[in-house]
Amino acid sequence: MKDLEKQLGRIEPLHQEAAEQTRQHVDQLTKPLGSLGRLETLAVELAAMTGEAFPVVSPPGIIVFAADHGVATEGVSAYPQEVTAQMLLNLTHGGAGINVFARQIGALQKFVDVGVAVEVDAPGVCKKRIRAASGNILREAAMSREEAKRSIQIGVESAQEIVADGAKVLIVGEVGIGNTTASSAILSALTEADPDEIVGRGTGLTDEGWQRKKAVVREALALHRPDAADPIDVLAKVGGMEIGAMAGAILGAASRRVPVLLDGFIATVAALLAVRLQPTVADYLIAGHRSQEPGHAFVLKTLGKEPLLDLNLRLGEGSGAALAFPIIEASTRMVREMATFASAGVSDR
Ligand SMILES: O=C(O)c1ccc[n+]([C@@H]2O[C@H](COP(=O)([O-])O)[C@@H](O)[C@H]2O)c1
Ligand SMILES: Cc1cc2nc[nH]c2cc1C
Repeated sequence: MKDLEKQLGRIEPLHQEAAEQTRQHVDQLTKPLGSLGRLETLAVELAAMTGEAFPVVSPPGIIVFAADHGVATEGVSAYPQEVTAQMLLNLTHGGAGINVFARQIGALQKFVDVGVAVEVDAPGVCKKRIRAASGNILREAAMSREEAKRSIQIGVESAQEIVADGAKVLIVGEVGIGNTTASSAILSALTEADPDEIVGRGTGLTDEGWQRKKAVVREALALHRPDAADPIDVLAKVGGMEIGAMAGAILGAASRRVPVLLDGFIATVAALLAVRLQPTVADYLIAGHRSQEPGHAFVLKTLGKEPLLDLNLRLGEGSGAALAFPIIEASTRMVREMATFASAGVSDR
Protein backbone atom coordinates (compact mmCIF):
# COMPACT_ATOMS: atom_id res chain seq x y z
CA MET A 1 0.00 0.00 0.00
CA LYS A 2 2.92 2.36 -0.64
CA ASP A 3 0.86 4.54 -3.04
CA LEU A 4 -1.96 4.85 -0.53
CA GLU A 5 0.46 5.80 2.23
CA LYS A 6 1.88 8.50 0.00
CA GLN A 7 -1.58 9.86 -0.72
CA LEU A 8 -2.70 9.73 2.90
CA GLY A 9 0.44 11.08 4.43
CA ARG A 10 1.10 9.92 7.92
CA ILE A 11 -1.62 9.25 10.43
CA GLU A 12 -0.35 11.32 13.31
CA PRO A 13 -0.02 9.84 16.79
CA LEU A 14 -2.44 11.12 19.43
CA HIS A 15 -1.80 14.63 20.76
CA GLN A 16 -0.80 14.00 24.38
CA GLU A 17 -0.49 17.69 25.38
CA ALA A 18 -4.02 18.56 24.22
CA ALA A 19 -5.33 15.46 26.00
CA GLU A 20 -3.57 16.44 29.23
CA GLN A 21 -4.92 20.01 29.03
CA THR A 22 -8.47 18.68 28.62
CA ARG A 23 -8.00 16.16 31.45
CA GLN A 24 -6.91 18.94 33.83
CA HIS A 25 -9.73 21.24 32.73
CA VAL A 26 -12.37 18.52 33.16
CA ASP A 27 -11.21 18.03 36.76
CA GLN A 28 -11.85 21.72 37.46
CA LEU A 29 -15.47 21.68 36.26
CA THR A 30 -18.27 22.03 38.81
CA LYS A 31 -19.05 18.35 39.41
CA PRO A 32 -17.74 15.65 41.74
CA LEU A 33 -14.44 14.39 40.35
CA GLY A 34 -15.08 11.78 37.63
CA SER A 35 -18.87 12.05 37.92
CA LEU A 36 -19.47 12.51 34.19
CA GLY A 37 -17.84 9.13 33.59
CA ARG A 38 -17.53 8.15 29.96
CA LEU A 39 -18.23 11.74 28.82
CA GLU A 40 -15.02 12.76 30.54
CA THR A 41 -12.89 10.09 28.88
CA LEU A 42 -14.54 10.88 25.53
CA ALA A 43 -13.64 14.55 25.89
CA VAL A 44 -10.01 13.61 26.54
CA GLU A 45 -9.99 11.16 23.60
CA LEU A 46 -11.41 13.79 21.25
CA ALA A 47 -8.72 16.25 22.33
CA ALA A 48 -6.03 13.63 21.71
CA MET A 49 -7.45 12.89 18.24
CA THR A 50 -8.02 16.46 17.06
CA GLY A 51 -5.01 18.01 18.79
CA GLU A 52 -7.33 20.63 20.29
CA ALA A 53 -8.09 20.83 24.00
CA PHE A 54 -11.50 22.39 23.25
CA PRO A 55 -12.56 20.66 20.03
CA VAL A 56 -15.75 21.25 18.06
CA VAL A 57 -17.46 18.20 16.52
CA SER A 58 -20.29 19.88 14.60
CA PRO A 59 -21.16 19.52 11.86
CA PRO A 60 -20.54 15.81 11.54
CA GLY A 61 -20.22 14.35 8.04
CA ILE A 62 -21.98 11.16 6.96
CA ILE A 63 -20.94 9.24 3.86
CA VAL A 64 -23.09 6.31 2.78
CA PHE A 65 -21.38 3.98 0.30
CA ALA A 66 -23.59 1.68 -1.78
CA ALA A 67 -22.65 -1.47 -3.69
CA ASP A 68 -24.08 -4.83 -4.64
CA HIS A 69 -22.80 -8.31 -3.97
CA GLY A 70 -22.86 -11.21 -6.42
CA VAL A 71 -23.35 -13.57 -3.49
CA ALA A 72 -26.85 -12.10 -2.97
CA THR A 73 -28.09 -14.66 -5.56
CA GLU A 74 -27.27 -17.47 -3.08
CA GLY A 75 -30.19 -16.70 -0.78
CA VAL A 76 -28.03 -15.12 1.96
CA SER A 77 -30.25 -12.06 2.51
CA ALA A 78 -33.90 -11.68 3.47
CA TYR A 79 -34.28 -9.01 0.74
CA PRO A 80 -33.66 -8.98 -3.02
CA GLN A 81 -30.65 -7.31 -4.62
CA GLU A 82 -32.68 -4.50 -6.23
CA VAL A 83 -33.24 -3.00 -2.75
CA THR A 84 -29.68 -1.58 -2.82
CA ALA A 85 -30.41 0.69 -5.80
CA GLN A 86 -33.90 1.50 -4.53
CA MET A 87 -32.51 2.51 -1.13
CA LEU A 88 -29.79 4.61 -2.76
CA LEU A 89 -32.54 6.56 -4.52
CA ASN A 90 -34.49 6.79 -1.25
CA LEU A 91 -31.35 8.19 0.43
CA THR A 92 -31.09 10.98 -2.15
CA HIS A 93 -34.76 11.84 -1.51
CA GLY A 94 -34.16 12.07 2.24
CA GLY A 95 -36.49 9.21 3.14
CA ALA A 96 -34.09 6.68 4.67
CA GLY A 97 -33.55 6.28 8.42
CA ILE A 98 -30.11 7.83 8.25
CA ASN A 99 -31.52 10.93 6.50
CA VAL A 100 -33.85 11.50 9.45
CA PHE A 101 -31.09 11.14 12.04
CA ALA A 102 -28.69 13.19 9.92
CA ARG A 103 -31.15 16.08 9.87
CA GLN A 104 -31.60 15.73 13.63
CA ILE A 105 -27.86 16.24 14.23
CA GLY A 106 -27.26 18.76 11.40
CA ALA A 107 -24.93 16.44 9.48
CA LEU A 108 -23.44 16.93 6.03
CA GLN A 109 -24.50 13.98 3.86
CA LYS A 110 -22.90 12.28 0.88
CA PHE A 111 -24.11 9.21 -1.02
CA VAL A 112 -21.59 7.33 -3.12
CA ASP A 113 -22.34 4.57 -5.63
CA VAL A 114 -19.21 2.41 -5.71
CA GLY A 115 -20.84 -0.52 -7.51
CA VAL A 116 -24.60 -0.87 -7.38
CA ALA A 117 -25.86 -3.48 -9.89
CA VAL A 118 -28.12 -1.04 -11.72
CA GLU A 119 -27.01 2.57 -12.09
CA VAL A 120 -29.20 5.06 -10.20
CA ASP A 121 -29.83 8.26 -12.10
CA ALA A 122 -30.35 10.90 -9.45
CA PRO A 123 -28.51 14.20 -8.94
CA GLY A 124 -27.70 13.36 -5.30
CA VAL A 125 -25.59 10.31 -6.16
CA CYS A 126 -21.78 10.63 -6.40
CA LYS A 127 -20.97 8.15 -9.16
CA LYS A 128 -17.74 6.33 -8.42
CA ARG A 129 -18.79 3.00 -9.85
CA ILE A 130 -16.03 0.40 -9.96
CA ARG A 131 -18.20 -2.34 -11.49
CA ALA A 132 -21.84 -3.43 -11.42
CA ALA A 133 -21.80 -5.62 -8.29
CA SER A 134 -18.95 -7.71 -6.94
CA GLY A 135 -18.38 -11.30 -8.06
CA ASN A 136 -20.21 -14.12 -6.32
CA ILE A 137 -17.63 -15.18 -3.72
CA LEU A 138 -18.93 -18.73 -3.77
CA ARG A 139 -17.47 -19.10 -7.29
CA GLU A 140 -15.11 -16.19 -8.01
CA ALA A 141 -13.23 -13.35 -6.34
CA ALA A 142 -15.39 -10.40 -5.25
CA MET A 143 -13.07 -8.17 -7.28
CA SER A 144 -9.55 -7.87 -8.59
CA ARG A 145 -6.74 -6.52 -6.46
CA GLU A 146 -6.77 -3.32 -8.53
CA GLU A 147 -10.52 -2.89 -7.96
CA ALA A 148 -10.05 -3.42 -4.23
CA LYS A 149 -7.39 -0.71 -4.11
CA ARG A 150 -9.60 1.57 -6.15
CA SER A 151 -12.44 1.12 -3.65
CA ILE A 152 -10.14 2.20 -0.82
CA GLN A 153 -8.93 5.17 -2.81
CA ILE A 154 -12.51 6.32 -3.53
CA GLY A 155 -13.16 6.17 0.20
CA VAL A 156 -10.07 8.22 1.03
CA GLU A 157 -11.07 10.88 -1.50
CA SER A 158 -14.70 10.97 -0.35
CA ALA A 159 -13.58 11.54 3.25
CA GLN A 160 -11.14 14.25 2.22
CA GLU A 161 -13.96 15.98 0.31
CA ILE A 162 -16.45 15.96 3.19
CA VAL A 163 -13.72 17.16 5.58
CA ALA A 164 -12.93 19.99 3.15
CA ASP A 165 -16.65 20.81 3.20
CA GLY A 166 -16.43 21.25 6.97
CA ALA A 167 -17.13 17.88 8.60
CA LYS A 168 -15.53 17.70 12.05
CA VAL A 169 -16.34 14.04 12.76
CA LEU A 170 -16.87 11.30 10.18
CA ILE A 171 -19.62 8.70 10.16
CA VAL A 172 -19.39 6.02 7.47
CA GLY A 173 -22.45 4.04 6.53
CA GLU A 174 -23.46 1.61 3.80
CA VAL A 175 -26.25 -0.03 1.89
CA GLY A 176 -25.58 -3.29 0.11
CA ILE A 177 -27.79 -6.35 0.06
CA GLY A 178 -25.56 -9.30 0.97
CA ASN A 179 -22.88 -7.25 2.68
CA THR A 180 -23.17 -8.99 6.06
CA THR A 181 -22.06 -12.17 4.24
CA ALA A 182 -19.02 -10.40 2.79
CA SER A 183 -18.26 -8.71 6.14
CA SER A 184 -18.47 -12.05 7.96
CA ALA A 185 -16.07 -13.61 5.47
CA ILE A 186 -13.62 -10.70 5.90
CA LEU A 187 -13.85 -10.95 9.68
CA SER A 188 -13.27 -14.71 9.69
CA ALA A 189 -10.35 -14.31 7.30
CA LEU A 190 -8.69 -11.56 9.36
CA THR A 191 -9.22 -13.08 12.79
CA GLU A 192 -9.77 -16.81 12.23
CA ALA A 193 -13.13 -16.43 13.96
CA ASP A 194 -15.38 -19.46 13.37
CA PRO A 195 -18.22 -18.49 10.99
CA ASP A 196 -20.63 -20.23 13.40
CA GLU A 197 -19.71 -17.64 16.04
CA ILE A 198 -19.98 -14.50 13.95
CA VAL A 199 -22.43 -15.05 11.08
CA GLY A 200 -25.83 -13.57 11.90
CA ARG A 201 -29.20 -13.13 10.27
CA GLY A 202 -28.39 -9.79 8.61
CA THR A 203 -31.62 -8.24 7.36
CA GLY A 204 -33.60 -11.05 9.03
CA LEU A 205 -32.91 -14.49 7.57
CA THR A 206 -34.95 -17.53 8.54
CA ASP A 207 -33.17 -20.41 10.32
CA GLU A 208 -32.72 -22.15 6.98
CA GLY A 209 -31.26 -19.06 5.30
CA TRP A 210 -28.96 -18.51 8.26
CA GLN A 211 -27.53 -22.04 8.00
CA ARG A 212 -27.04 -21.52 4.25
CA LYS A 213 -25.23 -18.23 4.90
CA LYS A 214 -22.81 -19.88 7.33
CA ALA A 215 -22.07 -22.58 4.74
CA VAL A 216 -21.53 -19.92 2.03
CA VAL A 217 -19.01 -18.06 4.22
CA ARG A 218 -17.20 -21.29 5.04
CA GLU A 219 -17.07 -22.41 1.38
CA ALA A 220 -15.96 -19.00 0.11
CA LEU A 221 -13.08 -18.98 2.59
CA ALA A 222 -12.09 -22.55 1.65
CA LEU A 223 -12.17 -21.65 -2.06
CA HIS A 224 -10.18 -18.40 -1.92
CA ARG A 225 -7.92 -18.92 1.12
CA PRO A 226 -7.42 -15.16 1.62
CA ASP A 227 -4.12 -14.14 3.19
CA ALA A 228 -4.82 -12.66 6.64
CA ALA A 229 -1.51 -10.77 6.51
CA ASP A 230 -2.63 -9.00 3.31
CA PRO A 231 -5.85 -7.00 3.93
CA ILE A 232 -6.14 -6.08 0.24
CA ASP A 233 -6.13 -9.76 -0.66
CA VAL A 234 -8.92 -10.40 1.86
CA LEU A 235 -10.97 -7.44 0.56
CA ALA A 236 -10.50 -8.47 -3.08
CA LYS A 237 -11.33 -12.15 -2.59
CA VAL A 238 -14.29 -12.07 -0.19
CA GLY A 239 -15.11 -8.40 0.41
CA GLY A 240 -17.13 -5.73 -1.28
CA MET A 241 -16.63 -2.31 -2.83
CA GLU A 242 -18.54 -0.34 -0.19
CA ILE A 243 -16.54 -2.12 2.53
CA GLY A 244 -13.26 -1.10 0.89
CA ALA A 245 -14.56 2.45 0.45
CA MET A 246 -15.52 2.64 4.12
CA ALA A 247 -12.04 1.44 5.13
CA GLY A 248 -10.54 4.13 2.88
CA ALA A 249 -12.81 6.84 4.27
CA ILE A 250 -11.80 5.91 7.82
CA LEU A 251 -8.12 6.19 6.84
CA GLY A 252 -8.80 9.48 5.03
CA ALA A 253 -10.50 11.03 8.06
CA ALA A 254 -7.81 9.88 10.50
CA SER A 255 -5.10 11.32 8.23
CA ARG A 256 -6.78 14.72 8.78
CA ARG A 257 -7.09 14.19 12.56
CA VAL A 258 -10.86 13.84 12.13
CA PRO A 259 -12.40 11.38 14.65
CA VAL A 260 -14.45 8.52 13.20
CA LEU A 261 -17.69 7.47 14.88
CA LEU A 262 -18.32 3.85 13.96
CA ASP A 263 -21.68 2.41 13.02
CA GLY A 264 -22.60 -1.29 12.97
CA PHE A 265 -21.16 -4.60 11.84
CA ILE A 266 -20.17 -3.73 8.27
CA ALA A 267 -18.64 -0.35 9.18
CA THR A 268 -16.67 -1.90 12.04
CA VAL A 269 -15.33 -4.72 9.85
CA ALA A 270 -14.23 -1.96 7.45
CA ALA A 271 -12.51 -0.28 10.41
CA LEU A 272 -10.69 -3.53 11.20
CA LEU A 273 -9.47 -3.64 7.59
CA ALA A 274 -8.28 -0.04 7.94
CA VAL A 275 -6.45 -0.89 11.17
CA ARG A 276 -4.74 -3.86 9.51
CA LEU A 277 -3.60 -1.50 6.74
CA GLN A 278 -2.48 1.26 9.15
CA PRO A 279 -2.53 0.33 12.86
CA THR A 280 -2.41 3.97 14.11
CA VAL A 281 -5.91 4.55 12.67
CA ALA A 282 -7.27 2.65 15.70
CA ASP A 283 -6.56 5.74 17.84
CA TYR A 284 -9.14 7.72 15.85
CA LEU A 285 -12.07 5.32 16.24
CA ILE A 286 -15.03 5.66 18.61
CA ALA A 287 -17.64 2.87 18.60
CA GLY A 288 -21.10 4.40 18.28
CA HIS A 289 -23.20 1.37 19.09
CA ARG A 290 -23.37 -2.41 19.28
CA SER A 291 -25.47 -3.93 16.50
CA GLN A 292 -27.60 -7.05 16.88
CA GLU A 293 -25.44 -8.84 14.33
CA PRO A 294 -23.39 -11.26 16.51
CA GLY A 295 -20.14 -10.57 14.67
CA HIS A 296 -20.31 -6.94 15.75
CA ALA A 297 -19.57 -7.69 19.40
CA PHE A 298 -16.67 -9.85 18.22
CA VAL A 299 -15.11 -7.21 15.97
CA LEU A 300 -15.56 -4.49 18.62
CA LYS A 301 -13.70 -6.71 21.08
CA THR A 302 -10.97 -7.35 18.51
CA LEU A 303 -10.57 -3.58 18.13
CA GLY A 304 -10.74 -3.06 21.91
CA LYS A 305 -13.67 -0.64 21.59
CA GLU A 306 -16.62 -0.25 23.96
CA PRO A 307 -19.77 1.00 22.20
CA LEU A 308 -21.68 4.06 23.45
CA LEU A 309 -25.14 2.65 22.73
CA ASP A 310 -26.85 -0.73 22.56
CA LEU A 311 -30.32 -0.20 21.09
CA ASN A 312 -30.80 -3.54 19.27
CA LEU A 313 -30.27 -1.79 15.94
CA ARG A 314 -29.33 -3.62 12.74
CA LEU A 315 -30.10 -1.08 10.03
CA GLY A 316 -26.67 0.08 8.89
CA GLU A 317 -26.52 3.30 6.77
CA GLY A 318 -24.56 4.95 9.63
CA SER A 319 -27.74 5.11 11.71
CA GLY A 320 -26.33 3.87 15.03
CA ALA A 321 -23.39 6.23 14.80
CA ALA A 322 -25.67 9.19 14.03
CA LEU A 323 -27.76 8.32 17.09
CA ALA A 324 -24.61 8.23 19.24
CA PHE A 325 -23.37 11.57 17.94
CA PRO A 326 -25.24 13.73 20.52
CA ILE A 327 -23.21 12.00 23.26
CA ILE A 328 -19.98 12.98 21.51
CA GLU A 329 -21.24 16.52 21.16
CA ALA A 330 -22.30 16.61 24.82
CA SER A 331 -18.77 15.74 25.89
CA THR A 332 -17.35 18.68 23.94
CA ARG A 333 -20.01 21.05 25.23
CA MET A 334 -19.28 19.92 28.79
CA VAL A 335 -15.66 21.00 28.32
CA ARG A 336 -16.50 24.28 26.63
CA GLU A 337 -19.57 25.42 28.57
CA MET A 338 -19.47 24.15 32.16
CA ALA A 339 -18.26 26.54 34.84
CA THR A 340 -15.15 25.72 36.86
CA PHE A 341 -15.05 25.70 40.68
CA ALA A 342 -13.07 28.95 40.49
CA SER A 343 -15.31 30.74 37.95
CA ALA A 344 -18.55 29.80 39.74
CA GLY A 345 -17.29 30.25 43.30
CA VAL A 346 -18.14 26.66 44.25
CA SER A 347 -16.09 25.01 46.99
CA ASP A 348 -13.78 22.25 45.80
CA ARG A 349 -12.89 19.20 47.91
O1 LIG B 1 -25.00 -2.27 10.50
C1 LIG B 1 -25.34 -3.42 10.85
O2 LIG B 1 -24.93 -3.94 11.89
C2 LIG B 1 -26.28 -4.19 9.94
C3 LIG B 1 -26.72 -5.45 10.32
C4 LIG B 1 -27.59 -6.12 9.49
C5 LIG B 1 -27.98 -5.57 8.27
N1 LIG B 1 -27.51 -4.35 7.89
C6 LIG B 1 -27.93 -3.75 6.60
O3 LIG B 1 -28.62 -4.72 5.83
C7 LIG B 1 -27.94 -5.01 4.62
C8 LIG B 1 -27.14 -6.26 4.75
O4 LIG B 1 -27.89 -7.34 5.23
P1 LIG B 1 -27.90 -8.68 4.38
O5 LIG B 1 -28.85 -9.56 5.13
O6 LIG B 1 -28.44 -8.29 3.03
O7 LIG B 1 -26.50 -9.16 4.36
C9 LIG B 1 -27.04 -3.84 4.34
O8 LIG B 1 -27.70 -2.95 3.48
C10 LIG B 1 -26.80 -3.25 5.72
O9 LIG B 1 -26.83 -1.85 5.67
C11 LIG B 1 -26.69 -3.65 8.72
C1 LIG C 1 -35.25 -1.73 3.27
C2 LIG C 1 -33.79 -1.81 3.61
C3 LIG C 1 -33.10 -0.65 4.01
C4 LIG C 1 -31.72 -0.73 4.30
N1 LIG C 1 -30.82 0.17 4.69
C5 LIG C 1 -29.64 -0.42 4.83
N2 LIG C 1 -29.78 -1.69 4.54
C6 LIG C 1 -31.06 -1.95 4.21
C7 LIG C 1 -31.72 -3.10 3.82
C8 LIG C 1 -33.09 -3.04 3.52
C9 LIG C 1 -33.81 -4.29 3.12
